[in-house]
This record gives sequence, C-alpha cells and structure tokens, in this order.
Amino acid sequence: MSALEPVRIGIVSVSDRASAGVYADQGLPALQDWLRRALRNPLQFEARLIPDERARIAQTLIELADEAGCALVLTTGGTGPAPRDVTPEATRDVAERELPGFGEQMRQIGLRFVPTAILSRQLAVLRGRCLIINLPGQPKSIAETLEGLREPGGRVLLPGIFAAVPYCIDLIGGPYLETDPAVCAAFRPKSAQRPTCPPDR
Ligand SMILES: Nc1ncnc2c1ncn2[C@@H]1O[C@H](COP(=O)(O)OP(=O)(O)OP(=O)(O)O)[C@@H](O)[C@H]1O
Ligand SMILES: Nc1nc2c(c(=O)[nH]1)N[C@H]1C(S)=C(S)[C@@H](COP(=O)(O)O)O[C@H]1N2
Repeated sequence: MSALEPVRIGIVSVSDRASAGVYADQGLPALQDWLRRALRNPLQFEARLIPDERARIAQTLIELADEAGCALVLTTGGTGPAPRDVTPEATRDVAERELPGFGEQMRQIGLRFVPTAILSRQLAVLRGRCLIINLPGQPKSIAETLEGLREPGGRVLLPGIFAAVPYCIDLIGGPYLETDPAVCAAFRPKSAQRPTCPPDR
C-alpha cells in the first residue's frame, strides 16, 4: 500500500470584471471547494485571477504547467462567443495535444442545465505532464461540469468529466489521484488500480 501523493493543481479564473475588482471572484473559491471535496490526496493550489487577454492566459498556463509543475490546471471563464472570450484560443496556443472528448462531454452535461451550454467552446489539452481543462465562467457551472448530474436520490444520471481525470493523469505520468466516490467516482481499468492508504492514517 502506498500513501497518497501530494498533488499540485493550477486554478485560473479568467474574468475582466473580477480581476479588476468590479465584482468578487467566485471562480477560484468554487474550484478549490469542489476539488477539496472530491480529492483525497493532499492538495497544493496555484491560484491565478487574470483578465481575458490571450497572451496573459497562455503565459499563465505555461508557467503553471512548466515551472510550477502542476499535474492539472482548471480554468474558468472566457469560453463563450463574445469578442473578449479567448480562453480556448490561449489554451490551444500552449497545447501539445488535444483531448476532444472532454469538450464533447462538457457540453453534453451543460445542456442538461442550460440551453446556452452549446455556446461554450471549452476544451481540454495536454502540455507535457499537465492536463489543462477549460470550464465556463458561471461559478455554478464548475461543480455541474466536474460532477455531472444526479437524480435526487444521488444516483448518477450523467457522469461529470472529472471521472476520467485521474486515469488521464496516470497515463501522462502524473501522481495517482484518488477521489471520494460520494462526490465523483473516478473510473480506471482494473489493471490501473492501486491500493492506497486511507488519508486519515
Ligand atoms: N470569476 C467570476 N466570479 C463571479 N462571477 C462570475 C465570474 N466569471 C463570470 N461570472 C458570472 O458569470 C457570468 C457569465 O460569465 P462570463 O465569463 O461570460 O463573464 P463575462 O460576461 O465575460 O464577464 P467577465 O469576464 O468580466 O467576468 C458573468 O456575467 C458573471 O455574472
Ligand atoms: N454547466 C454549465 N455550462 C454552461 C453554463 C452553465 O451555467 N452551466 N453557462 C453557459 C453559458 S450561458 C455560456 S455563454 C457559455 C460560455 O461561458 P463563459 O464565456 O463564461 O466561459 O458557457 C455555457 N456553459
């Protein structure tokens, strides 16, 4: 049995108004809250609040992936069709490979909550040993997208995208992530499952 490894996660809120102080940023707290509930590993966050500027977003993603050593970076905001929504372009600027399945599933989930989910151009990419995923800016969309949809009794109707994140990070050589199945049941093939020590020991 191995102890759960610490994981460094980049969280990036892309918002002109929140970064200028027009309103309080709710993106970073929502990301942190959800990740703390979902993951059992010790977590270290690298948090950034930045405006909707393509070069600034790209530079932040490079810094988090290459210098800070984040295994995962989640962005929120700037995925829509408005002229200043450029997060997907900045993400593609730094991408080595794209994982189109994430965007497909994220829009499917979003459509169960709002018809305008079709407007989000959100995507996921790989850069070295880092998985970068774009989430929409609406703070409630963060938990919706990561966790998916349940019926009132708790049964999962549509799995959130986070179910596939731990195995993806295994495959790119990152730390072994363990989730709380009550929040998000991660899927791994049996051959990839490892026994780990419970976190409270
Ligand atoms: N970081 C944030 N904190 C709090 N609320 C946000 C944040 N980002 C977005 N929202 C809310 O979600 C709505 C849709 O998000 P969207 O990313 O389209 O914002 P926007 O209209 O481009 O403005 P901005 O970039 O200035 O946040 C916003 O109008 C705002 O009400
Ligand atoms: N799950 C979910 N997805 C969602 C939403 C939402 O509320 N929940 N909002 C949508 C809306 S209204 C827009 S315009 C697009 C793009 O949002 P962004 O520009 O804030 O990233 O995300 C969409 N995706």
